[in-house]
Amino acid sequence: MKPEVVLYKSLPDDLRARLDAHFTVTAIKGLTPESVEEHADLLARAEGIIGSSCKVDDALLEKMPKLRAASTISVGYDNFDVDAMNQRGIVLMHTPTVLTETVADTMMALVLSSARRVVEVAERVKAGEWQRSIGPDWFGIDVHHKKMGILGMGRIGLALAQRAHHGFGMPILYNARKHHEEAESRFNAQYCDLDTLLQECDFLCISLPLTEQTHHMIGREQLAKMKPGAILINAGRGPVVDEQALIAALKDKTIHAAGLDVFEQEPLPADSELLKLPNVVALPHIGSATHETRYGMARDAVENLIAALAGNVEKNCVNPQVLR
Ligand SMILES: NC(=O)C1=CN([C@@H]2O[C@H](COP(=O)(O)OP(=O)(O)OC[C@H]3O[C@@H](n4cnc5c(N)ncnc54)[C@H](OP(=O)(O)O)[C@@H]3O)[C@@H](O)[C@H]2O)C=CC1
Ligand SMILES: O=CC(=O)O
Repeated sequence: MKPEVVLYKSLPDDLRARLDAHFTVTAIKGLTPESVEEHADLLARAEGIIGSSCKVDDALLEKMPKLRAASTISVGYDNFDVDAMNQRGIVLMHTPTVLTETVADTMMALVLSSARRVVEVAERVKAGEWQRSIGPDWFGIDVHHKKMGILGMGRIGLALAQRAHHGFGMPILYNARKHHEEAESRFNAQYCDLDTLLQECDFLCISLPLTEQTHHMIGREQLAKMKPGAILINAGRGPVVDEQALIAALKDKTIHAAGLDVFEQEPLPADSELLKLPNVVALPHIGSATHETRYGMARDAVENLIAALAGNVEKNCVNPQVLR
């Protein structure tokens, strides 16, 4: 008998077929309280789950006594209660690496579009406002050779540093929990504490995971330390930045602008103050959203689940120690 697996996100046909070849798969519409109640028997039998963007907490795990592996189609795993999974001996697989370059591209797009006001002026052109040669009220600020500050020098931070250093001649400052030799030797990146990063950089680019330590790591106090001309880019997780403090800082020009791919609440409510500010570029969490990369993530997540349920957690496992 093949192990039962619950799929809570749609997959391309070929990847679904690969999953079906190994498991008895049932697709459900997300892990909402309603779907969890509706599929209680199925969840009680499932040995694996695969999907993304749903909370997997202790209360859900309680309903899944046979669960051995969860595979998320994402690199971030803040939706999962990893401690509860560890206690229950459940492995968590994720999809690092495959999306790194695409997310760094998105961050560079946010840097460029917020500094050069690309979205705002393109909208003015569409609205028929370009009727004579433009003046300073349409100008942006330079990106090249400005100081790039990277908060979180992991896979994505490193790929962003490469673009900024080699493509735009930007000096790189960074903060992480530890020094990163590769960033320092390849891109001459300088490690600094958070206060120095805030005070020195022209762009503060956040590529941090959401954890208890990073929640609201950037708030009113930190924003006040930034240069008035600085631009904040967040493609890590929304709650790393205190959104109300950010709105206030953008309104009173404590900082110049923001480029955001992630928000405290997603989808961003249509009445969010952020959407009323001309100095904000807001994207709908598209960091990894290209056809190629989203396919690669889904493919890796399927392979991760097949490997994990066969007891192989050498690659892409958040908590391999549970099987040791
Ligand atoms: N917008 C989007 O669509 C996407 C968003 N993401 C987000 O980006 C995050 C990063 O991804 P990735 O680069 O692959 O992850 P990595 O684990 O490779 O990098 C994370 C970095 O954050 C640093 N960090 C973690 N906690 C702290 C802390 N308390 N203080 C300072 N630095 C800290 C780590 O420091 P150290 O190196 O010292 O351990 C590391 O440098 C994901 O977790 C996800 O939330 C990812 C993909 C797409
Ligand atoms: O936000 C996306 C991810 O992969 O994490």
